[in-house]
Amino acid sequence: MGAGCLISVYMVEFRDQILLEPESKPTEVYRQYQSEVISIVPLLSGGPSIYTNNLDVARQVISGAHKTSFTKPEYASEALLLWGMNLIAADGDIWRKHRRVMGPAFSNRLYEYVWNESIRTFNEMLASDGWLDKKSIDVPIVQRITFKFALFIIGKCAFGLSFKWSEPPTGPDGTLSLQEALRLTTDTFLTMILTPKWAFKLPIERLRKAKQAHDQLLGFMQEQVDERKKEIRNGTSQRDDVFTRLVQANEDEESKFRLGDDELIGNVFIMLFAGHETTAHTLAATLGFLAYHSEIQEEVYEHILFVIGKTRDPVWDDFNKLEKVIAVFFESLRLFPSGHVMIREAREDTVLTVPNLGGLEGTRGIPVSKGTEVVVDMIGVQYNSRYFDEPEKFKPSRWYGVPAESEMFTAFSVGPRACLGRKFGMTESIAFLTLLLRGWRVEPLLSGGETKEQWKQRVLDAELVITLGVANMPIRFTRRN
Ligand code: HEM
Repeated sequence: MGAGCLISVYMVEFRDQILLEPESKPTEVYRQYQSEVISIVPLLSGGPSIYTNNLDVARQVISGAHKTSFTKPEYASEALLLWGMNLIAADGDIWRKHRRVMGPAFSNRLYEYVWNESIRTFNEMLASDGWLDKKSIDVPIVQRITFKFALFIIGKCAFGLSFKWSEPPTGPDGTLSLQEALRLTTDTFLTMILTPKWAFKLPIERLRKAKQAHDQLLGFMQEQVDERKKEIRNGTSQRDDVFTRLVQANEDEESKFRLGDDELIGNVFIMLFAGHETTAHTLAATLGFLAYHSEIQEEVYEHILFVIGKTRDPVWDDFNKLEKVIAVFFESLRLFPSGHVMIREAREDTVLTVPNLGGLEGTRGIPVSKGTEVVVDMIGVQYNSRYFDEPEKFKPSRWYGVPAESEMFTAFSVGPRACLGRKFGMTESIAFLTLLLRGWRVEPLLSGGETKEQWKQRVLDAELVITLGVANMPIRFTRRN
């Protein structure tokens, strides 16, 4: 294995080119140059970055292992420190300390709680939004439902907040409800990170509101840490949310491994960033694919009836049996991997082992100098024909019989730094989809004289915000029987 050369591609803006041009296939650039590792050199400014759609290369850079030569770039981590150090921003020993406390919180007991809250929230949504007495409901932007649902579940099951689907955004005295504070905090996430501190003093309504929501929620969380500690120490804690479990796990640690209150809060807040948009986008994409592929939707419907029948609410024990619901969720996430890039930086001069050019068997080493950015292109990985036959096709059957936690499914990343919230996100999604698909047929909501094909092109197109998702998705829900 000798040191090899690296294909360099000169582009004005690489990510725009692969993601946003409707005609470009996600992995075209790798196919064109017959290489799964490419150096992208921006024409206008900045240094080269190495992009890869190969999982073996990905494993070398994202593992987070003790002796790894790669780390999260400082600029990316710093942006995530708004509420305190946390698992996503941390690296090395600090990451291990955070994972030690965070890991035990994500247990089966939590998932059962997430499952039950998802069922409760779904039923509350039907009752509050007037679905119960309608035969058909047109929803011009289905993301309005999926984002609210995902926010509710994070709010309830991660933060331990209790709120109602129909609650008004502000109280009589003008204070924000916790639900509204959480929504605003999520919506203004980037604003809070990118705006300099002094700008919040300016008379700009959007900034004032963002700050108000952030401060109100932070104040609430600080009170809650003390309350939870007291309950745990007195043995009176009855709560099941992640926040309580974190405080509990932290109390159980020897003092040298304990996290500070700000770190506990930082970890709860980071779940908003990591778990809200990602899950909501994937649910919207799943509904879009099922609306278009009505025959697959019918197959999944029959499967749901087979597993839980027509009347009873699904229980947590049903989760693993609902394998076709899991399969459509997996396949939609594969085609729209909402965590679409994982960025790392070489902390020293090193060598990456990469596949040979032109699809030839074997590997070669390429030198990577200190400071070089390496980007695991998750869209490229998920559309790589090395891993999937007909990668551009929506084919949920490729996942039939694959267990929910299998490493064969890689869109939650792989290795020790893979998504900690994978089962959390899947639990709420499978509960939501199971109830929705059992009760309602999902159809494209066509506009004017639009055909189903035109609808597909209009809405199943990628849109990139922080995470990757489909465009605003118009859906008609028609009651079954
Ligand atoms: C469809 C939904 C989701 C997708 C596609 C997703 C994807 C990912 C990916 C790709 C990573 C690795 C990022 C990197 O290494 O740079 C990650 C990490 C993480 N995710 Fe998720 N995620 C989802 C839902 C969630 C949820 C619901 C939560 C929390 C409740 C969550 C919490 C986390 C955390 C804490 C990490 C950092 C793990 C570590 O570094 O040790 N995620 N996620």
